[in-house]
Amino acid sequence: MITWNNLDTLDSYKELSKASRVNLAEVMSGENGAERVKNYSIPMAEGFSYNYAAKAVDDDVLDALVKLAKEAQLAEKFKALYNGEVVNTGEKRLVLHHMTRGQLGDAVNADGVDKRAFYVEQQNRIADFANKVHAGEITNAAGEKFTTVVQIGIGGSDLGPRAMYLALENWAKKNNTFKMEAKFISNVDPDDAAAVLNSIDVAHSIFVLVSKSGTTLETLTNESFVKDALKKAGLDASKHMIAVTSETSPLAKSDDYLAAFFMDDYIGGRFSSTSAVGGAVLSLAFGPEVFAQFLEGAAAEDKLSANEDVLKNPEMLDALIGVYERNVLGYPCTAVLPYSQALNRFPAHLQQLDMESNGKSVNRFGEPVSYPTGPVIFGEPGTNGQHSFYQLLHQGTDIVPLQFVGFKNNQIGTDVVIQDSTSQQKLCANVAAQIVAFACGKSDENRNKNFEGGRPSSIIIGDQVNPGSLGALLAHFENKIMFQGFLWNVNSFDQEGVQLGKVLAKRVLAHETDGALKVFSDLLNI
Ligand SMILES: O=P(O)(O)OC[C@H]1O[C@](O)(CO)[C@@H](O)[C@@H]1O
Repeated sequence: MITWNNLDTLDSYKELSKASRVNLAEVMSGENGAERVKNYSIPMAEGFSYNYAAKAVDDDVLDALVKLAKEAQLAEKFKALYNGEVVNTGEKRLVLHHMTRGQLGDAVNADGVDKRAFYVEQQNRIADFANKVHAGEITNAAGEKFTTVVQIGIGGSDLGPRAMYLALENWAKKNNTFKMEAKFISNVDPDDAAAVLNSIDVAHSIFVLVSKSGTTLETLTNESFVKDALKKAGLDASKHMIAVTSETSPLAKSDDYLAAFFMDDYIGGRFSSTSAVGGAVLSLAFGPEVFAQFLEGAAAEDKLSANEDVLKNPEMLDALIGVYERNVLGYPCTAVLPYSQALNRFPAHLQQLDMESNGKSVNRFGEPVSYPTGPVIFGEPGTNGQHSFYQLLHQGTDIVPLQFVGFKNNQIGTDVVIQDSTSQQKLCANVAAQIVAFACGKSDENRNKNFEGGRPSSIIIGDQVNPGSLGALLAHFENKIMFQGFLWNVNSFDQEGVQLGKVLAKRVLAHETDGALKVFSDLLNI
């Protein structure tokens, strides 16, 4: 029997709050630190490991976290979710994104269909379509091959697929699976669409309109913007566009598209990278086999997330440590710092994934909670971030927990030895150095040069960013965020907080404004 209780009502949470604080600088120094790095590590899928040696936890804190996981029924709640319970209470929906990449539990029937079969069917339809485009069986009106794919979408219909595309672009080129260049139009700023359109040959481009709801202002505006450009180029837009949407959306049955592929209401936009939303652009860009490998990596990590043993479940432990940092230690932010240029836009995707999911002030029953929930998430790839905001991370007045991601190998393989080390070695040396610098600090009589240390971090270490590892990494963060939502007792799968601004913007455009809204409208010349 599952019970959904607020975090602060749980006995194990009260016990956790009383656990003695760990002196991170002390425990990470010398031989003790070396032992921690060896022991505080959990294997993940695709050759990754999650290392939490530099987090401010010890065996007592970990014991308390294990008890918290049990009392909060994290494993049972995940099981209920993947077995098709209505976990998205706000919208009264199932939450099935795991099913786009595997079947973790029971078959789930909804809307009269087996949902796993539905997602696989969409993947197969996309694969077939992509193969025909690559083979020149689906072409433009002149019978010429499409060379570029342009995704039009915003939020979850943009950030995840864009981050995944960028992560695999160089890998695919190196591994001869690069089929088509992809571009993305998201912002309603006309300069976004115009710049993309100026950079491509529209006659050889296929546009993927992605909108789960089929009603998003920015996306529909950009669709019209693109159609206008196609018309001006003398092209039939319906021969250049496909749609990815839910079967119930206004786009689903339109003749405006060459083909339509479907997700459904049980896949949240920000959790849709492994559905048709990511599937269409990634299969067109890299081929369906690459997309399938990406799904396999995610499915393998999902399996680990289902493990009841917290110390063998990287996502559950990561979530628990995050809640300890947020609610007991009182840290307001978390930075995600991938030491990989391929993961350039991964933090941007995680910003939506995490903050749109857990940025809530009421629990899943709509009652206010009296404790902090989701932290502010931000990040940049290393080493670039080091030369930007790391000053605050090292010496600022707030402690910001850090999530590093590092890889032993790069993607392209070109590297040069300069002053006895390769660039890849320099990259990896920096991430190792940062972890220890943050944790241990360095005392200096000059206070300006003093580093307190005690700044916690974890690192996920992998071999290389490739389709499988990228899938596993994505699933890690999706599942961590889900477990944190369970702990905070919030509904991580709705996003009512984005509605008010949309309603007011519509009023501005309809000139139905007064007060401050009217003055701002005038100032902005609307
Ligand atoms: O895919 P859609 O329905 O166009 O929505 C796009 C995005 O807009 C949001 O609803 C936020 O406004 C996100 O949750 C979603 O990912």
